[in-house]
Amino acid sequence: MTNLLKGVNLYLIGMMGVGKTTVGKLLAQEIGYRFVDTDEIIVKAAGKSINEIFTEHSEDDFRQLESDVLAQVCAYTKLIVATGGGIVMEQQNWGYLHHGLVVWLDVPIQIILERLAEDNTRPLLQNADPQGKLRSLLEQRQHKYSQADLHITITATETPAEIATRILATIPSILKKQ
Ligand SMILES: Nc1ncnc2c1ncn2[C@@H]1O[C@H](COP(=O)(O)OP(=O)(O)O)[C@@H](O)[C@H]1O
Ligand SMILES: O=C(O)C1=C[C@@H](OP(=O)(O)O)[C@@H](O)[C@H](O)C1
Ligand SMILES: [Mg+2]
Repeated sequence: MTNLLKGVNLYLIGMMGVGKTTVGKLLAQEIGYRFVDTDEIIVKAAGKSINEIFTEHSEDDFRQLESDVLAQVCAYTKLIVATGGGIVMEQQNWGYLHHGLVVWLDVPIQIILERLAEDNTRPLLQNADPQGKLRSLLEQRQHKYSQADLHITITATETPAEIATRILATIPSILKKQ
């Protein structure tokens, strides 16, 4: 697979909680790529959590950092890149994402809500109506996510390892198309 991809990066996109970080680590192990997570790089560079960046600065500042990090990451090859769910909204980010193969992990909102019920690290969901917020974000983002090279629809019972295996099995068919 490493050979087949010829060092091309894989970018994982999709809503928060779909498993970009979790599945990304497995994909990297499987094909001998390095794993990077744009959120993790931002947190290290800023010396602040994502919650702190949103509250002490602003979402706009976070989005600027996110675009800067993506631009830097794109200079490297053989990477699995887990992105933050909102990265797709800035059109110029697509210039970077399309340097590699873009994979959309798509999970029903009800499952995301269950997964993130006890999680307080996603500032956009720290409000009285996380379900409504997820619905409106998905509505704004869906047409952007659908620009991905590969759309992976995930069921409630599929494990991260099964999802990683399915992605790797599907990649040869999209490489042929390109
Ligand atoms: N296929 C899966 N099945 C069950 N739980 C999952 C699965 N993928 C991810 N999770 C869990 O969902 C939560 C969010 O996963 P994460 O990888 O952080 O998503 P993202 O990076 O897309 O926001 C974590 O607690 C993770 O363990
Ligand atoms: O969807 C979003 O706008 C966000 C998703 C988060 O990353 P994950 O998608 O990894 O949860 C993180 O970048 C930030 O909280 C904003
Ligand atoms: Mg993540």
